[in-house]
Amino acid sequence: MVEIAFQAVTKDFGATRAVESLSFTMQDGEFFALLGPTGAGKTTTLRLVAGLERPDYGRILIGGRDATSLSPPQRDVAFVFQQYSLYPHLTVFENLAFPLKAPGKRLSDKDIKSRVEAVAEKLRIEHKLGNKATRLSGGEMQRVSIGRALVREPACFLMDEPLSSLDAKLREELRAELKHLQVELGATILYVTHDQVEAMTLADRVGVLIDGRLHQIDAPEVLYETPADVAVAQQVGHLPINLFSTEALGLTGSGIDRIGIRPEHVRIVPAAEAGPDDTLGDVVRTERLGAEDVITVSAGGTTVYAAQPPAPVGGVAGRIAVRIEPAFALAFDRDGNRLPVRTGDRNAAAFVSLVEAARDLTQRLQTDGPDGSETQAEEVHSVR
Ligand SMILES: Nc1ncnc2c1ncn2[C@@H]1O[C@H](COP(=O)(O)OP(=O)(O)OP(=O)(O)O)[C@@H](O)[C@H]1O
Repeated sequence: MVEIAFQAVTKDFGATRAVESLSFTMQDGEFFALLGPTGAGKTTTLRLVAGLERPDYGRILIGGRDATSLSPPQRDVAFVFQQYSLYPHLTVFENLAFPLKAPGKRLSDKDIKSRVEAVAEKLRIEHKLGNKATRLSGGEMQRVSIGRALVREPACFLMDEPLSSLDAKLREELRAELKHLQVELGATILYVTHDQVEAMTLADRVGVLIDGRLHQIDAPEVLYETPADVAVAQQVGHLPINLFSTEALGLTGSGIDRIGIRPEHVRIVPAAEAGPDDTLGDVVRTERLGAEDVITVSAGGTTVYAAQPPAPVGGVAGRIAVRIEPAFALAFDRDGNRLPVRTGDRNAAAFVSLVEAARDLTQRLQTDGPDGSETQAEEVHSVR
């Protein structure tokens, strides 16, 4: 396995800039996920590493060697696609053996057999080796696709949303197996996904790619707790973050343009137990997502999302109080960049102003605006 380095890589398709000045290094043995919305440039980045696209500017180094002008076979990387690309007329064994029979591989039949069997065992498809590829379930087909990459023992794996065509349960199962395999093999994997759960659970580090630009590269927990900007805050987290505009609330002077509060940092308490900093509101909807309830609340003319452990009977409903935990609030400036305010950094003036802004926010939510109209907080949610 090897290290892969991007040095100021830019790729245009006509007038479209697919990726812009990408610079990052994947360590040997690292699971690196590129997370981003559709059209962000994720597949283009993979294709650039594979040699299926050439950059307009910049260089790509594979194992310290400039690979920018190497052909795909010279790069020794293996691609796993979203749609399993198996040969339907061949058996599972033949599909797995296929990459080993390429000219230049020169492996004996015995070596091919032992490699195929070892990979099939790792992927738990050894009992399917004699089956035709078409007579497999979706999960098994994707296992064979991954197996075809594994048998080659490449320098690095490139995976383009390999689990997205599977149903939720299978996806979860194969996700855990893939992580286990990667650790066992010490494989270097560049993994592309728009699914933040996949990125956050699989990767050692995640690069958030939006509109062709890398906004942040960090370990999953760092991305979650200290996103570089609003766009990253919106990409990570399994529920959309609450974003409130301070200007709309008339909270000027703090330098904070928006306050971000994750739904799990908003608590719902019975209206009768409302404290002085709490906001009264009405439950619009409760969704049970297995381990938690997501509660949509209308409070003071805006919508607030809260997540909490499921209520024992039925859902939360009616008049309630919203309690925002200011210590977990994120502050963003006019350009959307997160202000360097750390939770727990209690002496910093910026933290104090953040807490005050968040407190003011909750108070404002309780009252009408200065002109008698209801206060409007900016809503930047994509409601599920
Ligand atoms: N061959 C091409 N010709 C023209 N434009 C292209 C080509 N390939 C990609 N693009 C454009 O480049 C941008 C990035 O595309 P890319 O496929 O890399 O995004 P993505 O993040 O992988 O998206 P998705 O998640 O939808 O697959 C898009 O605007 C896309 O339309």
